[in-house]
Amino acid sequence: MLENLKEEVLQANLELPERGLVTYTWGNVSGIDKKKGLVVIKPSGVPYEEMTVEDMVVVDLEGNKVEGELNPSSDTATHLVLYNNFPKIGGIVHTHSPWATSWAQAGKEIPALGTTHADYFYGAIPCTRKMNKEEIQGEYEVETGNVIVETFADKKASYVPGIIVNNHGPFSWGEDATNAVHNAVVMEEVAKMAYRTVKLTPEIGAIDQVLLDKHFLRKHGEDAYYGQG
Ligand SMILES: O=C(CO)[C@@H](O)[C@H](O)COP(=O)(O)O
Repeated sequence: MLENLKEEVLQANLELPERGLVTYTWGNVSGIDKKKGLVVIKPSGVPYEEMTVEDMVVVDLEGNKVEGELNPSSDTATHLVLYNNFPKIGGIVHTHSPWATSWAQAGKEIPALGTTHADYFYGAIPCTRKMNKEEIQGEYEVETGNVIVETFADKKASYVPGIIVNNHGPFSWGEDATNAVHNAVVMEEVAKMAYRTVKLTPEIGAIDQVLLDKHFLRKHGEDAYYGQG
């Protein structure tokens, strides 16, 4: 069942260390079969160099394991909150990539400072608020998803296919697992560029709206919307 999706999700997970986005077993990628309402996700704690397609875990949208011998990623509940709230998303990535995670630890959004950013993210990549004690001590991974959804309440989640979770790290998404990894790689690159740009010119302002529009909308069009509803 879902053999093609399992292979795509495996390759997407293997691309994370290839692109320098993860160390050890950090990070995870999932993909969804919307017709079946099933999600394929990386197994928890398995070294990428040992990972095989048979290791992929299948869960339903309530988090029940449907297929697979291993435990699903520890972040599975966060992925499921996003799939349940952003129905157009086809794939999700979570990493601790160092540049994006540095902005997350600082609690600062990644500003849109150039056309590289504008080609993929229609504005700043937001940072969630800090989670409170009850959220942290409660169903932490579910609450992590909830603060992401809360942050996008007034934004279009595909116009900005990613976010950084305060004190934690980046989540990105896309039309499928492969596209989600592409957006994760670009987020890490623009996080690095933004840090250096701000160091060079602390007073730098965001990219002009006309240039942001030109680059994002020529690539994605007005209907690029994975958001809620
Ligand atoms: O965010 C975290 C831990 O803070 C995760 O990224 C883990 O580092 C990876 O966990 P598994 O996917 O292997 O369960």
